[in-house]
Amino acid sequence: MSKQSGDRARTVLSDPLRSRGTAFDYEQRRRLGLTGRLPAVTETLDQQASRCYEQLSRIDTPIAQFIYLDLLHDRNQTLYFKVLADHLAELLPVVYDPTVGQAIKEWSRDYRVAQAAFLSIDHVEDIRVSLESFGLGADDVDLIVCTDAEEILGIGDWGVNGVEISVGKLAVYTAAAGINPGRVIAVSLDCGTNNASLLNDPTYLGNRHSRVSGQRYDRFIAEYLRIAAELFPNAILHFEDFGPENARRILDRYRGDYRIFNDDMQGTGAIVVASVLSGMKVTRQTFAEQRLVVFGAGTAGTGMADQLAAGMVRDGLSEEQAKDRVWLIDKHGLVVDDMVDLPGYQRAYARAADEVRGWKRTNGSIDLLTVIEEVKPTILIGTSTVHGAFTEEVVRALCTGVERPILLPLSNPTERIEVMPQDAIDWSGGKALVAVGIPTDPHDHDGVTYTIGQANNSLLYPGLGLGAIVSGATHITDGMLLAAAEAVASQVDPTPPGASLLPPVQNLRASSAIAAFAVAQAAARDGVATRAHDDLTQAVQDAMWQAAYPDAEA
Ligand SMILES: NC(=O)C1=CN([C@@H]2O[C@H](COP(=O)(O)OP(=O)(O)OC[C@H]3O[C@@H](n4cnc5c(N)ncnc54)[C@H](O)[C@@H]3O)[C@@H](O)[C@H]2O)C=CC1
Ligand SMILES: CC(=O)C(=O)O
Ligand SMILES: [Mg+2]
Repeated sequence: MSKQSGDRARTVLSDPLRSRGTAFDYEQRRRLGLTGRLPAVTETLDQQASRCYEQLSRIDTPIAQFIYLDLLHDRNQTLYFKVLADHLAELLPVVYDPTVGQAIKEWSRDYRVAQAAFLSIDHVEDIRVSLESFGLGADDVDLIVCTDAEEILGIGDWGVNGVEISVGKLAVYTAAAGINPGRVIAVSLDCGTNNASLLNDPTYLGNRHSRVSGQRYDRFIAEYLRIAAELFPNAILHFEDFGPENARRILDRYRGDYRIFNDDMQGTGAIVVASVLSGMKVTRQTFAEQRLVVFGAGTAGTGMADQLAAGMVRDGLSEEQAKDRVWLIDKHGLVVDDMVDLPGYQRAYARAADEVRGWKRTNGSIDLLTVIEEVKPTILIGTSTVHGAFTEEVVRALCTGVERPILLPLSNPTERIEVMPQDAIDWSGGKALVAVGIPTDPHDHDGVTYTIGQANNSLLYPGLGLGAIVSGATHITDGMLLAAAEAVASQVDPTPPGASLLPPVQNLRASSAIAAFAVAQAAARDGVATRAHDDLTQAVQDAMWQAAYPDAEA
Protein backbone atom coordinates (compact mmCIF):
# COMPACT_ATOMS: atom_id res chain seq x y z
CA MET A 1 0.00 0.00 0.00
CA SER A 2 1.40 3.40 -0.94
CA LYS A 3 1.79 6.08 1.73
CA GLN A 4 -1.01 7.99 0.06
CA SER A 5 -3.59 5.20 0.22
CA GLY A 6 -2.50 4.38 3.79
CA ASP A 7 -3.21 7.98 4.74
CA ARG A 8 -6.53 7.78 2.98
CA ALA A 9 -7.58 4.65 4.86
CA ARG A 10 -6.60 6.22 8.15
CA THR A 11 -8.54 9.37 7.28
CA VAL A 12 -11.75 7.55 6.42
CA LEU A 13 -11.63 5.23 9.40
CA SER A 14 -10.87 8.02 11.84
CA ASP A 15 -13.52 10.44 10.57
CA PRO A 16 -16.54 9.82 12.82
CA LEU A 17 -18.86 11.44 10.29
CA ARG A 18 -17.74 9.16 7.44
CA SER A 19 -16.59 5.97 9.05
CA ARG A 20 -18.82 2.91 8.81
CA GLY A 21 -16.35 0.38 10.20
CA THR A 22 -17.50 -3.13 9.34
CA ALA A 23 -20.48 -1.75 7.38
CA PHE A 24 -18.24 -0.72 4.45
CA ASP A 25 -18.92 -3.28 1.73
CA TYR A 26 -16.27 -4.88 -0.48
CA GLU A 27 -16.56 -2.30 -3.26
CA GLN A 28 -16.51 0.64 -0.88
CA ARG A 29 -13.45 -0.77 0.84
CA ARG A 30 -11.66 -1.01 -2.50
CA ARG A 31 -12.61 2.49 -3.52
CA LEU A 32 -11.60 4.04 -0.21
CA GLY A 33 -8.30 2.23 0.13
CA LEU A 34 -9.59 0.08 2.99
CA THR A 35 -8.98 -3.32 1.43
CA GLY A 36 -7.53 -5.61 4.07
CA ARG A 37 -8.12 -3.12 6.87
CA LEU A 38 -11.36 -4.65 8.11
CA PRO A 39 -12.54 -8.22 8.83
CA ALA A 40 -14.27 -9.98 5.93
CA VAL A 41 -17.88 -9.67 6.94
CA THR A 42 -19.90 -6.64 5.89
CA GLU A 43 -22.42 -5.84 8.60
CA THR A 44 -25.61 -3.83 8.49
CA LEU A 45 -26.05 -0.84 10.76
CA ASP A 46 -28.61 -2.86 12.73
CA GLN A 47 -26.09 -5.65 13.31
CA GLN A 48 -23.44 -3.18 14.43
CA ALA A 49 -25.91 -1.47 16.73
CA SER A 50 -26.98 -4.77 18.31
CA ARG A 51 -23.38 -5.64 19.06
CA CYS A 52 -22.72 -2.23 20.59
CA TYR A 53 -25.81 -2.44 22.74
CA GLU A 54 -24.84 -5.90 23.89
CA GLN A 55 -21.32 -4.67 24.75
CA LEU A 56 -22.85 -1.75 26.60
CA SER A 57 -25.12 -4.04 28.59
CA ARG A 58 -22.06 -5.81 29.98
CA ILE A 59 -20.73 -2.53 31.42
CA ASP A 60 -22.15 -2.00 34.85
CA THR A 61 -21.65 1.65 35.80
CA PRO A 62 -23.21 4.64 34.06
CA ILE A 63 -19.87 6.48 33.89
CA ALA A 64 -18.16 3.50 32.22
CA GLN A 65 -21.10 3.31 29.80
CA PHE A 66 -20.66 7.05 29.17
CA ILE A 67 -17.01 6.49 28.26
CA TYR A 68 -17.89 3.57 25.97
CA LEU A 69 -20.46 5.70 24.14
CA ASP A 70 -18.15 8.72 24.04
CA LEU A 71 -15.49 6.62 22.31
CA LEU A 72 -18.12 5.36 19.87
CA HIS A 73 -19.17 8.97 19.21
CA ASP A 74 -15.58 9.76 18.30
CA ARG A 75 -15.35 6.70 16.04
CA ASN A 76 -18.64 6.43 14.16
CA GLN A 77 -21.43 8.93 14.76
CA THR A 78 -24.02 7.15 12.63
CA LEU A 79 -23.62 4.05 14.76
CA TYR A 80 -23.56 6.10 17.97
CA PHE A 81 -26.83 7.84 17.13
CA LYS A 82 -28.41 4.58 15.95
CA VAL A 83 -27.70 2.97 19.32
CA LEU A 84 -28.99 6.08 21.07
CA ALA A 85 -32.15 6.26 18.93
CA ASP A 86 -32.92 2.58 19.51
CA HIS A 87 -32.67 2.97 23.31
CA LEU A 88 -33.34 6.65 23.86
CA ALA A 89 -35.07 6.57 27.24
CA GLU A 90 -32.46 4.17 28.64
CA LEU A 91 -29.39 5.94 27.27
CA LEU A 92 -30.27 9.62 27.55
CA PRO A 93 -29.44 9.53 31.29
CA VAL A 94 -26.06 8.01 30.34
CA VAL A 95 -24.96 10.46 27.64
CA TYR A 96 -26.65 13.44 29.30
CA ASP A 97 -28.13 14.30 32.70
CA PRO A 98 -27.25 12.98 35.29
CA THR A 99 -24.13 11.02 34.18
CA VAL A 100 -22.66 13.90 32.18
CA GLY A 101 -22.14 15.73 35.51
CA GLN A 102 -19.78 13.02 36.72
CA ALA A 103 -18.05 12.83 33.32
CA ILE A 104 -17.37 16.57 33.52
CA LYS A 105 -15.81 16.26 36.95
CA GLU A 106 -13.47 13.56 35.63
CA TRP A 107 -12.94 14.93 32.11
CA SER A 108 -9.29 16.04 32.32
CA ARG A 109 -8.23 12.97 34.24
CA ASP A 110 -10.02 10.66 31.79
CA TYR A 111 -9.15 12.71 28.71
CA ARG A 112 -9.70 10.88 25.46
CA VAL A 113 -10.50 13.15 22.55
CA ALA A 114 -13.26 15.69 22.09
CA GLN A 115 -14.99 16.84 18.94
CA ALA A 116 -14.99 20.49 19.93
CA ALA A 117 -13.43 23.91 19.44
CA PHE A 118 -11.36 24.97 22.44
CA LEU A 119 -11.31 28.77 22.45
CA SER A 120 -9.07 30.41 25.03
CA ILE A 121 -9.46 33.82 26.61
CA ASP A 122 -5.65 34.01 26.51
CA HIS A 123 -5.67 33.75 22.72
CA VAL A 124 -8.63 35.71 21.44
CA GLU A 125 -6.71 36.12 18.19
CA ASP A 126 -7.12 32.37 17.55
CA ILE A 127 -10.92 32.25 17.60
CA ARG A 128 -11.23 32.59 13.84
CA VAL A 129 -8.60 30.03 12.90
CA SER A 130 -9.95 27.59 15.48
CA LEU A 131 -13.48 27.78 14.08
CA GLU A 132 -12.18 27.66 10.51
CA SER A 133 -10.25 24.49 11.29
CA PHE A 134 -13.45 22.45 10.95
CA GLY A 135 -13.35 23.15 7.22
CA LEU A 136 -17.01 24.12 7.18
CA GLY A 137 -18.40 26.84 4.93
CA ALA A 138 -20.87 29.62 5.63
CA ASP A 139 -23.89 27.44 4.83
CA ASP A 140 -22.60 24.30 6.51
CA VAL A 141 -23.40 24.98 10.16
CA ASP A 142 -26.87 25.04 11.77
CA LEU A 143 -25.96 25.18 15.41
CA ILE A 144 -23.09 25.95 17.79
CA VAL A 145 -23.35 25.15 21.50
CA CYS A 146 -20.88 27.01 23.72
CA THR A 147 -20.23 27.05 27.44
CA ASP A 148 -17.88 29.01 29.67
CA ALA A 149 -18.66 26.38 32.33
CA GLU A 150 -19.05 28.80 35.24
CA GLU A 151 -22.22 27.02 36.45
CA ILE A 152 -22.34 23.53 35.04
CA LEU A 153 -25.72 21.96 35.89
CA GLY A 154 -25.81 22.36 39.68
CA ILE A 155 -22.17 21.38 40.22
CA GLY A 156 -20.47 24.74 39.78
CA ASP A 157 -17.36 25.87 37.92
CA TRP A 158 -15.64 23.12 35.92
CA GLY A 159 -13.43 25.11 33.54
CA VAL A 160 -12.50 23.39 30.31
CA ASN A 161 -13.98 20.10 31.58
CA GLY A 162 -17.36 21.70 30.91
CA VAL A 163 -16.87 21.14 27.17
CA GLU A 164 -18.67 17.85 27.72
CA ILE A 165 -21.93 19.76 28.34
CA SER A 166 -21.63 21.35 24.87
CA VAL A 167 -21.03 17.91 23.36
CA GLY A 168 -23.86 16.36 25.42
CA LYS A 169 -26.39 19.07 24.56
CA LEU A 170 -25.58 18.57 20.87
CA ALA A 171 -26.01 14.81 21.18
CA VAL A 172 -29.48 15.44 22.59
CA TYR A 173 -30.28 17.82 19.71
CA THR A 174 -29.48 15.04 17.25
CA ALA A 175 -31.05 12.15 19.16
CA ALA A 176 -34.21 14.07 20.01
CA ALA A 177 -34.78 16.25 16.96
CA GLY A 178 -32.54 14.92 14.22
CA ILE A 179 -30.25 17.93 14.04
CA ASN A 180 -27.55 16.84 11.57
CA PRO A 181 -24.40 16.02 13.61
CA GLY A 182 -22.22 17.04 10.67
CA ARG A 183 -23.61 20.57 10.83
CA VAL A 184 -22.91 21.43 14.46
CA ILE A 185 -19.93 22.57 16.53
CA ALA A 186 -19.35 22.18 20.28
CA VAL A 187 -17.37 25.03 21.84
CA SER A 188 -15.51 25.49 25.12
CA LEU A 189 -14.91 29.13 26.01
CA ASP A 190 -12.01 28.65 28.41
CA CYS A 191 -11.88 31.68 30.70
CA GLY A 192 -9.90 29.97 33.46
CA THR A 193 -11.56 28.54 36.55
CA ASN A 194 -12.09 29.40 40.19
CA ASN A 195 -12.37 25.72 41.07
CA ALA A 196 -9.36 25.16 43.34
CA SER A 197 -9.51 21.39 42.93
CA LEU A 198 -8.93 21.84 39.19
CA LEU A 199 -6.22 24.47 39.59
CA ASN A 200 -4.37 22.08 41.91
CA ASP A 201 -4.92 19.02 39.77
CA PRO A 202 -1.81 18.22 37.68
CA THR A 203 -4.00 16.49 35.08
CA TYR A 204 -6.19 19.58 34.49
CA LEU A 205 -6.15 20.50 30.81
CA GLY A 206 -7.62 24.01 30.80
CA ASN A 207 -6.13 27.46 31.39
CA ARG A 208 -4.54 27.19 34.82
CA HIS A 209 -5.53 30.54 36.21
CA SER A 210 -8.52 32.05 37.94
CA ARG A 211 -11.58 32.97 35.95
CA VAL A 212 -11.15 36.17 33.96
CA SER A 213 -13.98 38.67 34.28
CA GLY A 214 -14.68 42.30 33.41
CA GLN A 215 -13.64 43.89 30.15
CA ARG A 216 -11.41 41.03 29.01
CA TYR A 217 -14.28 38.58 29.44
CA ASP A 218 -16.69 40.87 27.62
CA ARG A 219 -14.24 41.30 24.74
CA PHE A 220 -13.81 37.54 24.47
CA ILE A 221 -17.57 36.95 24.26
CA ALA A 222 -18.02 39.83 21.81
CA GLU A 223 -15.29 38.43 19.56
CA TYR A 224 -16.65 34.92 19.77
CA LEU A 225 -20.12 36.10 18.74
CA ARG A 226 -18.83 38.35 15.98
CA ILE A 227 -16.59 35.71 14.40
CA ALA A 228 -18.99 32.77 14.86
CA ALA A 229 -21.81 34.76 13.24
CA GLU A 230 -19.55 35.97 10.45
CA LEU A 231 -18.23 32.50 9.60
CA PHE A 232 -21.55 30.70 10.08
CA PRO A 233 -24.28 33.29 9.55
CA ASN A 234 -27.13 30.76 9.71
CA ALA A 235 -26.09 29.07 12.94
CA ILE A 236 -28.07 29.27 16.16
CA LEU A 237 -25.66 30.29 18.92
CA HIS A 238 -26.71 28.27 21.97
CA PHE A 239 -25.34 29.37 25.37
CA GLU A 240 -25.17 26.78 28.15
CA ASP A 241 -24.30 26.88 31.84
CA PHE A 242 -22.95 30.42 32.18
CA GLY A 243 -23.06 32.12 35.60
CA PRO A 244 -26.26 34.05 36.36
CA GLU A 245 -24.78 37.53 35.89
CA ASN A 246 -23.17 36.76 32.54
CA ALA A 247 -25.99 34.57 31.22
CA ARG A 248 -28.56 37.34 31.51
CA ARG A 249 -26.23 40.16 30.50
CA ILE A 250 -25.11 38.40 27.32
CA LEU A 251 -28.66 37.49 26.36
CA ASP A 252 -30.00 41.00 26.99
CA ARG A 253 -27.07 42.66 25.24
CA TYR A 254 -26.93 40.50 22.11
CA ARG A 255 -30.40 39.05 21.65
CA GLY A 256 -31.31 41.66 19.07
CA ASP A 257 -28.07 41.29 17.12
CA TYR A 258 -27.55 37.54 16.90
CA ARG A 259 -29.47 34.30 16.68
CA ILE A 260 -28.63 33.49 20.30
CA PHE A 261 -30.47 31.26 22.71
CA ASN A 262 -29.76 30.80 26.41
CA ASP A 263 -30.92 27.33 27.27
CA ASP A 264 -30.85 27.71 31.06
CA MET A 265 -32.97 30.85 30.99
CA GLN A 266 -35.12 30.44 27.89
CA GLY A 267 -35.21 26.65 27.40
CA THR A 268 -35.81 25.95 31.07
CA GLY A 269 -38.37 28.75 31.28
CA ALA A 270 -40.25 27.22 28.37
CA ILE A 271 -40.28 23.66 29.75
CA VAL A 272 -41.54 25.13 33.02
CA VAL A 273 -44.29 26.98 31.14
CA ALA A 274 -45.19 23.66 29.50
CA SER A 275 -45.33 21.95 32.91
CA VAL A 276 -47.47 24.73 34.36
CA LEU A 277 -49.82 24.69 31.36
CA SER A 278 -50.32 20.98 32.03
CA GLY A 279 -50.74 21.52 35.75
CA MET A 280 -53.37 24.19 35.10
CA LYS A 281 -55.38 21.69 33.06
CA VAL A 282 -55.77 19.78 36.33
CA THR A 283 -56.39 22.78 38.59
CA ARG A 284 -58.49 24.56 35.95
CA GLN A 285 -56.76 27.84 36.63
CA THR A 286 -55.09 30.52 34.52
CA PHE A 287 -51.62 32.03 34.81
CA ALA A 288 -53.22 35.12 36.33
CA GLU A 289 -54.34 33.06 39.34
CA GLN A 290 -50.88 31.63 40.12
CA ARG A 291 -48.70 32.52 43.06
CA LEU A 292 -45.14 31.54 42.22
CA VAL A 293 -42.33 30.83 44.68
CA VAL A 294 -38.90 30.20 43.13
CA PHE A 295 -36.31 28.71 45.48
CA GLY A 296 -32.86 29.45 44.00
CA ALA A 297 -33.01 32.72 42.09
CA GLY A 298 -30.10 32.34 39.68
CA THR A 299 -29.94 31.89 35.91
CA ALA A 300 -32.71 29.31 35.60
CA GLY A 301 -34.86 30.54 38.49
CA THR A 302 -35.14 34.13 37.31
CA GLY A 303 -35.43 33.05 33.65
CA MET A 304 -38.52 31.01 34.44
CA ALA A 305 -39.94 33.72 36.68
CA ASP A 306 -39.82 36.01 33.62
CA GLN A 307 -41.67 33.53 31.42
CA LEU A 308 -44.33 32.73 34.02
CA ALA A 309 -44.84 36.45 34.73
CA ALA A 310 -45.20 36.99 30.97
CA GLY A 311 -47.93 34.31 31.04
CA MET A 312 -49.75 36.28 33.75
CA VAL A 313 -49.55 39.42 31.63
CA ARG A 314 -50.96 37.53 28.64
CA ASP A 315 -53.82 36.48 30.93
CA GLY A 316 -54.69 40.09 31.63
CA LEU A 317 -52.52 41.26 34.54
CA SER A 318 -50.37 44.37 34.35
CA GLU A 319 -46.60 43.86 34.67
CA GLU A 320 -46.76 45.20 38.20
CA GLN A 321 -49.58 42.83 39.15
CA ALA A 322 -47.65 39.91 37.61
CA LYS A 323 -44.46 40.71 39.53
CA ASP A 324 -46.54 40.96 42.66
CA ARG A 325 -47.41 37.27 42.31
CA VAL A 326 -43.74 36.15 42.29
CA TRP A 327 -41.57 35.52 45.36
CA LEU A 328 -37.88 34.69 44.94
CA ILE A 329 -35.87 32.96 47.64
CA ASP A 330 -32.10 32.81 47.47
CA LYS A 331 -29.20 32.05 49.82
CA HIS A 332 -30.29 34.77 52.27
CA GLY A 333 -33.96 33.86 52.27
CA LEU A 334 -36.80 35.78 50.66
CA VAL A 335 -35.45 38.41 48.28
CA VAL A 336 -36.42 41.76 49.80
CA ASP A 337 -35.66 45.20 48.35
CA ASP A 338 -33.67 46.45 51.37
CA MET A 339 -31.08 43.68 51.07
CA VAL A 340 -27.56 44.91 50.40
CA ASP A 341 -25.77 43.76 47.25
CA LEU A 342 -28.92 42.43 45.66
CA PRO A 343 -27.93 41.15 42.19
CA GLY A 344 -29.53 43.06 39.33
CA TYR A 345 -31.29 39.97 37.99
CA GLN A 346 -33.21 39.53 41.29
CA ARG A 347 -34.16 43.17 41.79
CA ALA A 348 -37.24 43.13 39.56
CA TYR A 349 -38.96 40.65 41.86
CA ALA A 350 -37.69 41.86 45.25
CA ARG A 351 -40.52 42.22 47.75
CA ALA A 352 -41.02 45.54 49.51
CA ALA A 353 -39.45 45.44 52.97
CA ASP A 354 -42.59 47.05 54.42
CA GLU A 355 -44.82 44.31 53.08
CA VAL A 356 -42.92 41.53 54.88
CA ARG A 357 -42.01 43.40 58.06
CA GLY A 358 -44.25 41.25 60.24
CA TRP A 359 -43.09 37.92 58.77
CA LYS A 360 -41.13 35.51 60.94
CA ARG A 361 -37.36 35.78 60.57
CA THR A 362 -34.72 33.17 61.35
CA ASN A 363 -31.20 34.58 61.79
CA GLY A 364 -32.43 37.73 60.09
CA SER A 365 -33.86 36.13 56.96
CA ILE A 366 -37.28 34.85 55.89
CA ASP A 367 -37.03 31.16 55.13
CA LEU A 368 -38.81 28.89 52.66
CA LEU A 369 -41.30 27.46 55.16
CA THR A 370 -42.37 30.91 56.27
CA VAL A 371 -42.81 32.08 52.69
CA ILE A 372 -44.96 29.04 51.92
CA GLU A 373 -47.12 29.61 54.97
CA GLU A 374 -47.55 33.30 54.18
CA VAL A 375 -47.94 33.11 50.39
CA LYS A 376 -49.70 29.75 49.90
CA PRO A 377 -48.05 29.32 46.50
CA THR A 378 -49.78 27.47 43.69
CA ILE A 379 -46.35 26.77 42.15
CA LEU A 380 -43.09 25.97 43.99
CA ILE A 381 -39.97 25.59 41.87
CA GLY A 382 -36.51 24.51 43.01
CA THR A 383 -33.44 25.72 41.13
CA SER A 384 -31.17 26.10 44.15
CA THR A 385 -28.87 23.05 43.88
CA VAL A 386 -29.72 22.36 47.56
CA HIS A 387 -30.48 18.69 47.93
CA GLY A 388 -33.27 18.00 50.39
CA ALA A 389 -34.35 21.66 50.74
CA PHE A 390 -37.99 20.68 50.17
CA THR A 391 -38.46 18.78 53.42
CA GLU A 392 -41.54 16.84 54.45
CA GLU A 393 -42.60 19.88 56.49
CA VAL A 394 -42.27 22.12 53.43
CA VAL A 395 -44.23 19.76 51.17
CA ARG A 396 -46.98 19.34 53.76
CA ALA A 397 -47.21 23.12 54.28
CA LEU A 398 -47.47 23.56 50.51
CA CYS A 399 -50.43 21.19 50.39
CA THR A 400 -52.10 22.87 53.34
CA GLY A 401 -52.16 26.14 51.42
CA VAL A 402 -53.66 24.89 48.15
CA GLU A 403 -55.43 21.75 46.96
CA ARG A 404 -53.17 20.75 44.01
CA PRO A 405 -49.85 22.66 44.07
CA ILE A 406 -47.49 22.40 41.12
CA LEU A 407 -44.13 21.26 42.51
CA LEU A 408 -41.05 21.37 40.28
CA PRO A 409 -37.78 20.49 42.05
CA LEU A 410 -35.57 21.02 39.01
CA SER A 411 -32.00 21.01 40.25
CA ASN A 412 -29.60 18.60 38.53
CA PRO A 413 -27.92 16.22 38.81
CA THR A 414 -29.60 13.80 41.23
CA GLU A 415 -27.41 14.74 44.20
CA ARG A 416 -28.70 18.34 43.90
CA ILE A 417 -32.45 17.83 43.58
CA GLU A 418 -34.54 19.63 46.23
CA VAL A 419 -36.75 16.61 46.87
CA MET A 420 -36.96 13.18 45.31
CA PRO A 421 -40.26 12.97 43.44
CA GLN A 422 -41.28 9.76 45.21
CA ASP A 423 -41.05 11.55 48.57
CA ALA A 424 -42.93 14.57 47.22
CA ILE A 425 -45.78 12.32 46.08
CA ASP A 426 -45.91 10.38 49.36
CA TRP A 427 -45.69 13.48 51.58
CA SER A 428 -48.34 15.30 49.58
CA GLY A 429 -50.62 12.27 49.56
CA GLY A 430 -50.51 12.36 45.75
CA LYS A 431 -51.81 15.94 45.67
CA ALA A 432 -48.70 17.70 44.38
CA LEU A 433 -48.39 17.85 40.59
CA VAL A 434 -44.73 16.92 40.29
CA ALA A 435 -42.15 17.07 37.52
CA VAL A 436 -38.37 16.95 37.98
CA GLY A 437 -35.18 17.63 36.02
CA ILE A 438 -33.83 14.09 36.21
CA PRO A 439 -35.26 10.90 34.69
CA THR A 440 -37.25 8.85 37.23
CA ASP A 441 -39.25 5.66 37.30
CA PRO A 442 -43.00 5.67 37.96
CA HIS A 443 -43.98 5.57 41.63
CA ASP A 444 -46.89 3.78 43.32
CA HIS A 445 -48.78 5.56 46.07
CA ASP A 446 -52.09 4.54 47.59
CA GLY A 447 -53.04 2.34 44.64
CA VAL A 448 -52.16 4.91 41.96
CA THR A 449 -49.11 4.74 39.70
CA TYR A 450 -47.59 8.20 39.25
CA THR A 451 -45.64 8.82 36.05
CA ILE A 452 -43.21 11.64 36.68
CA GLY A 453 -42.51 13.97 33.79
CA GLN A 454 -38.97 15.12 33.11
CA ALA A 455 -39.03 18.91 33.28
CA ASN A 456 -35.61 19.21 31.76
CA ASN A 457 -34.95 21.72 29.01
CA SER A 458 -33.82 18.72 26.89
CA LEU A 459 -37.50 17.93 26.34
CA LEU A 460 -37.95 21.27 24.65
CA TYR A 461 -34.82 22.85 23.19
CA PRO A 462 -34.27 20.21 20.45
CA GLY A 463 -37.68 20.92 18.92
CA LEU A 464 -37.18 24.64 19.36
CA GLY A 465 -33.83 24.44 17.55
CA LEU A 466 -35.26 22.32 14.75
CA GLY A 467 -38.13 24.78 14.24
CA ALA A 468 -35.69 27.68 14.19
CA ILE A 469 -33.51 25.88 11.61
CA VAL A 470 -36.42 24.85 9.38
CA SER A 471 -37.80 28.39 9.35
CA GLY A 472 -34.35 29.99 9.06
CA ALA A 473 -35.30 32.18 12.03
CA THR A 474 -33.00 35.17 12.43
CA HIS A 475 -33.86 35.46 16.13
CA ILE A 476 -35.30 33.26 18.86
CA THR A 477 -38.40 35.20 19.89
CA ASP A 478 -40.59 34.91 22.99
CA GLY A 479 -43.36 33.80 20.63
CA MET A 480 -41.23 30.86 19.50
CA LEU A 481 -40.50 29.86 23.11
CA LEU A 482 -44.19 30.00 23.99
CA ALA A 483 -45.14 28.03 20.88
CA ALA A 484 -42.67 25.30 21.86
CA ALA A 485 -44.05 25.20 25.42
CA GLU A 486 -47.64 25.00 24.22
CA ALA A 487 -46.78 22.30 21.69
CA VAL A 488 -45.07 20.19 24.36
CA ALA A 489 -47.97 20.63 26.80
CA SER A 490 -50.53 19.83 24.10
CA GLN A 491 -49.18 16.30 23.85
CA VAL A 492 -50.35 15.10 27.26
CA ASP A 493 -53.59 14.66 29.14
CA PRO A 494 -52.51 15.24 32.73
CA THR A 495 -55.99 14.85 34.21
CA PRO A 496 -56.19 11.08 34.97
CA PRO A 497 -54.82 10.20 38.44
CA GLY A 498 -51.05 9.79 38.35
CA ALA A 499 -50.67 11.11 34.78
CA SER A 500 -47.48 12.88 33.81
CA LEU A 501 -47.34 16.64 33.16
CA LEU A 502 -45.01 16.12 30.20
CA PRO A 503 -44.65 13.74 27.24
CA PRO A 504 -42.47 10.65 27.75
CA VAL A 505 -38.85 10.68 26.70
CA GLN A 506 -39.53 7.60 24.53
CA ASN A 507 -41.57 9.86 22.21
CA LEU A 508 -39.00 12.62 22.10
CA ARG A 509 -38.46 12.55 18.35
CA ALA A 510 -42.18 12.81 17.57
CA SER A 511 -42.61 15.36 20.31
CA SER A 512 -39.73 17.47 18.94
CA ALA A 513 -41.24 17.39 15.44
CA ILE A 514 -44.56 18.71 16.81
CA ALA A 515 -42.75 21.46 18.71
CA ALA A 516 -40.62 22.33 15.66
CA PHE A 517 -43.74 22.75 13.52
CA ALA A 518 -45.26 25.17 16.05
CA VAL A 519 -41.97 27.05 16.46
CA ALA A 520 -41.56 27.52 12.70
CA GLN A 521 -45.11 28.88 12.50
CA ALA A 522 -44.38 31.26 15.36
CA ALA A 523 -41.17 32.42 13.65
CA ALA A 524 -43.23 33.30 10.57
CA ARG A 525 -45.84 35.10 12.71
CA ASP A 526 -43.11 37.06 14.49
CA GLY A 527 -41.55 38.08 11.18
CA VAL A 528 -38.19 36.41 11.81
CA ALA A 529 -38.52 33.44 9.41
CA THR A 530 -36.42 33.57 6.25
CA ARG A 531 -37.70 30.30 4.79
CA ALA A 532 -41.31 29.52 3.89
CA HIS A 533 -42.52 25.99 3.16
CA ASP A 534 -45.62 24.90 1.24
CA ASP A 535 -45.77 21.79 3.39
CA LEU A 536 -44.27 22.59 6.78
CA THR A 537 -44.93 19.12 8.24
CA GLN A 538 -42.94 17.58 5.40
CA ALA A 539 -40.20 20.22 5.72
CA VAL A 540 -39.77 19.36 9.39
CA GLN A 541 -39.62 15.64 8.63
CA ASP A 542 -37.16 16.18 5.78
CA ALA A 543 -34.91 18.27 8.02
CA MET A 544 -34.59 15.49 10.61
CA TRP A 545 -31.34 13.61 10.13
CA GLN A 546 -31.67 9.84 10.51
CA ALA A 547 -28.95 7.51 11.70
CA ALA A 548 -28.38 5.61 8.45
CA TYR A 549 -25.50 5.17 6.01
CA PRO A 550 -26.52 7.11 2.90
CA ASP A 551 -25.93 5.13 -0.32
CA ALA A 552 -24.60 8.04 -2.34
CA GLU A 553 -21.84 8.96 0.08
CA ALA A 554 -20.08 5.63 0.34
N1 LIG B 1 -34.34 21.00 34.80
C1 LIG B 1 -33.75 21.81 33.96
O1 LIG B 1 -34.02 21.83 32.77
C2 LIG B 1 -32.71 22.75 34.46
C3 LIG B 1 -32.24 22.65 35.73
N2 LIG B 1 -31.30 23.52 36.18
C4 LIG B 1 -30.78 23.29 37.50
O2 LIG B 1 -31.08 24.38 38.33
C5 LIG B 1 -30.03 24.53 39.28
C6 LIG B 1 -29.56 25.98 39.22
O3 LIG B 1 -28.97 26.23 37.97
P1 LIG B 1 -28.59 27.70 37.55
O4 LIG B 1 -29.76 28.58 37.71
O5 LIG B 1 -27.93 27.61 36.24
O6 LIG B 1 -27.51 28.03 38.67
P2 LIG B 1 -27.26 29.41 39.40
O7 LIG B 1 -26.01 29.26 40.16
O8 LIG B 1 -27.38 30.51 38.43
O9 LIG B 1 -28.49 29.51 40.43
C7 LIG B 1 -28.57 28.84 41.66
C8 LIG B 1 -29.13 29.82 42.67
O10 LIG B 1 -29.43 29.12 43.85
C9 LIG B 1 -29.02 29.94 44.93
N3 LIG B 1 -28.83 29.18 46.16
C10 LIG B 1 -27.72 28.54 46.58
N4 LIG B 1 -27.92 28.04 47.81
C11 LIG B 1 -29.17 28.36 48.16
C12 LIG B 1 -29.95 28.15 49.33
N5 LIG B 1 -29.46 27.48 50.39
N6 LIG B 1 -31.21 28.63 49.36
C13 LIG B 1 -31.73 29.30 48.31
N7 LIG B 1 -31.02 29.56 47.19
C14 LIG B 1 -29.77 29.09 47.11
C15 LIG B 1 -27.75 30.59 44.43
O11 LIG B 1 -27.39 31.75 45.19
C16 LIG B 1 -28.13 30.94 43.00
O12 LIG B 1 -28.74 32.20 42.90
C17 LIG B 1 -28.94 23.55 38.88
O13 LIG B 1 -29.00 22.42 39.70
C18 LIG B 1 -29.28 23.18 37.47
O14 LIG B 1 -28.91 21.85 37.17
C19 LIG B 1 -30.82 24.53 35.40
C20 LIG B 1 -31.25 24.67 34.11
C21 LIG B 1 -32.19 23.74 33.54
C1 LIG C 1 -30.60 20.86 32.27
C2 LIG C 1 -29.68 21.98 32.35
O1 LIG C 1 -29.49 22.71 31.39
C3 LIG C 1 -29.01 22.24 33.59
O2 LIG C 1 -29.26 21.54 34.58
O3 LIG C 1 -28.18 23.18 33.62
MG1 LIG D 1 -27.79 23.97 31.67
